[in-house]
Amino acid sequence: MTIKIDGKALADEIVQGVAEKVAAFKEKHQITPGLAVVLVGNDPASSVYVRNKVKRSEQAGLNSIEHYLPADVSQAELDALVDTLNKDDSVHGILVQLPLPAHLSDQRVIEAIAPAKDVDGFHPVSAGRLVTGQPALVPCTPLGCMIMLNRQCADLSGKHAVVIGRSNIVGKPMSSLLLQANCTVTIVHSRTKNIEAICKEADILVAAVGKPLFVKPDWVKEGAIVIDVGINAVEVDGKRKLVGDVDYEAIFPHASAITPVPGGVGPMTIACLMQNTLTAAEFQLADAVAE
Ligand SMILES: NC(=O)C1=CN([C@@H]2O[C@H](COP(=O)(O)OP(=O)(O)OC[C@H]3O[C@@H](n4cnc5c(N)ncnc54)[C@H](OP(=O)(O)O)[C@@H]3O)[C@@H](O)[C@H]2O)C=CC1
Ligand SMILES: Nc1nc(=O)c2c([nH]1)NC[C@@H]1CN(c3ccc(C(=O)N[C@@H](CCC(=O)O)C(=O)O)cc3)C=[N+]21
Repeated sequence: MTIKIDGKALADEIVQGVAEKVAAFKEKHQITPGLAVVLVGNDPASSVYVRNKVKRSEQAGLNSIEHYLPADVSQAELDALVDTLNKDDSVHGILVQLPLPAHLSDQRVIEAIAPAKDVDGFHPVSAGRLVTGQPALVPCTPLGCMIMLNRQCADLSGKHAVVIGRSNIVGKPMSSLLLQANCTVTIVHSRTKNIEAICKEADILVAAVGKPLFVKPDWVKEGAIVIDVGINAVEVDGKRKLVGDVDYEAIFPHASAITPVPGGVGPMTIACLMQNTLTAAEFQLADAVAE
């Protein structure tokens, strides 16, 4: 029997756990961890995402601060806001929704965020810490995928994991985490030859491509665990619908466990953002005490 991995239910559980720890943190330090979310422009998909974060922050007992900037904001104005948030002691985590409009630089903003407040884990300092195995703020999506995998599989050691995609946001950090869990990791991308054959070798297949129904049933080994990171909006019978990178219906009978879209990796990403905000607040407090 194939297991449908319920990301929504697991996210509920994680946020509940964060809420308990946040309550203890508040009690002990009289500080409420704060998450600042910056949204440039009014892309409807991003607005949904920001709304979900606000809702989850409330459940977790975190302070959520939203900054909405117009689509034509200058780089200097955005830099100035990030600088203010870096210096604001009530803000423990900063997330600038990406991608930014074309006239702004994603990389410049990522590097402007103080590493201690980098709850996305996208700063080069965070990325470096992750690959070198030091305590780090780990990107939320790969972190959520690992929590699901650990639940599904008692020992990941020696498993062959194939990650489709090599972005700094998903594919690369995902590969680092799988390697740390003693998997044998293969990363495939747009220049890979024989991608189907490589995917078919996978005990664990993680798809982070951004192409609807990219992974076909005959690419999946019987009994593999399939994690679908993709979130693609498509029109079906004139209606907007979210689909992953994996042909879920067709692959379901071949997998031992599989994540749906929606209700899989997406909710786990937000739950991990809550967890990272608490972790960042704890790190910042420990550093302040050490100074
Ligand atoms: N569930 C969640 O919480 C989140 C979901 N997402 C979703 O995950 C997906 C991936 O996101 P992200 O990593 O940011 O996307 P990117 O576009 O940055 O990266 C996509 C990767 O897929 C590879 N790729 C593209 N086409 C092919 C192909 N034909 N064959 C093999 N590989 C290919 C690219 O290869 P190359 O490097 O060679 O170009 C690239 O490495 C998207 O659908 C996004 O919406 C993203 C973040 C969070
Ligand atoms: N700085 C930054 N950090 C990010 O982590 C980041 C980002 N920018 N830009 C966009 C992507 C995408 N992303 C999603 C997270 C959760 C859902 C999510 O909760 N999805 C729900 C459905 C939501 C809906 O109904 O639209 C689900 O899959 O069930 C979706 C997408 C985070 N990203």
